[in-house]
Amino acid sequence: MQTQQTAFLIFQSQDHYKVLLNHQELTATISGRYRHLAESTNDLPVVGDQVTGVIYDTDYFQIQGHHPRHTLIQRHNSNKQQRIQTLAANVATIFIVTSANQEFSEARLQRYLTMAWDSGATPVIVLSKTDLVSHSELTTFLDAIARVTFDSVPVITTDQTTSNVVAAFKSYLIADQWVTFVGSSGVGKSTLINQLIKEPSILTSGIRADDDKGRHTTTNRQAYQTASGAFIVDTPGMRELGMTSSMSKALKTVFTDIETLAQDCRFKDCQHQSEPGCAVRAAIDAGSLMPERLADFNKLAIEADYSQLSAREVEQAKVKRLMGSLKTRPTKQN
Ligand SMILES: Nc1nc2c(ncn2[C@@H]2O[C@H](COP(=O)(O)OP(=O)(O)OP(=O)(O)O)[C@@H](O)[C@H]2O)c(=O)[nH]1
Ligand SMILES: [Zn+2]
Repeated sequence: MQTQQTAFLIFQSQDHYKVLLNHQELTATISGRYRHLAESTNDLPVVGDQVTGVIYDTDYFQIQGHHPRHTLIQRHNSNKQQRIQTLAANVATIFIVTSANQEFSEARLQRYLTMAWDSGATPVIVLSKTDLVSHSELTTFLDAIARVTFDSVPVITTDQTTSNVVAAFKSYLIADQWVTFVGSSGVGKSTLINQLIKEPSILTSGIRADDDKGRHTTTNRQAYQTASGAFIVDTPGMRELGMTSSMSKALKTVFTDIETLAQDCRFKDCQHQSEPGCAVRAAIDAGSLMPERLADFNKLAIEADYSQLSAREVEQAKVKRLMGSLKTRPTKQN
């Protein structure tokens, strides 16, 4: 009998898997027994998993299971049968990249923070392209971030001339630990990843002459290793995440001000609309809570709730909301 070994899953695309075992990249397959079990429980291995298995035919790895996961990044998948898609496991740190220009949006930050907390990973905000703004504009952005996060999320600023990006990220890039970058297109994720990985220039193929946008060379890689031995996961779909129905709890971490106030609402399931004894609305009336905070919160809460509905159900829920029969949040229709 062969001894079982533990490897890192570094690539997954449909039935194709690759693992890293003792610094060696091996093509991997899944044992029939494990597949049978995992398929029925939607628990197939994903990038970042520590998989157990055996080597066969000298340089193949047969995956027979995975270790318990510390974190799990999932996203909503509207057009697939499987509405929730698992993207990566065991990511310790999620770098939320937002650029210091028109792209910056508090609402977007709230959304990414919710996703990060929901996954179990720790968020770190990266304010990129700070070379494009003045010192006072930069201060405004940093103030906005501090306000949104209650000063509880670390911020790294980067600009084109940051000579030592590696030093700025060093404390998060720990050997065998996984990190990832999320954020809108063009905020500079690839540029940063390229500076952090051992072999640069794998991701961006430079600037396109016609539209001035960074373009990617087609690549099959999904995990990159830094010189310090950390893994950066960059799987398709990771860069643009969507709210899922499970995120309501994480939403309360992002909106702790509303959550704290809501504890004093008369009704436990208060939607902070027109219910009597609503402490959240009282705070707005008293001027101690900005109405935008509640609006932002409601927007994401509704998005999370809608995510579990089919396209038809979403339309029905919207009509109902308009008719006022469902004042705030949709409910699942079976
Ligand atoms: N001025 C300035 N430009 C930058 C900086 N970082 C990246 N850029 C430029 O911004 C453009 C987009 O950068 P990318 O790294 O490709 O952005 P991305 O987030 O990976 O975008 P997607 O791959 O579409 O998700 C490129 O033209 C970069 O050269 C920066 O710090 N300052
Ligand atoms: Zn209330």
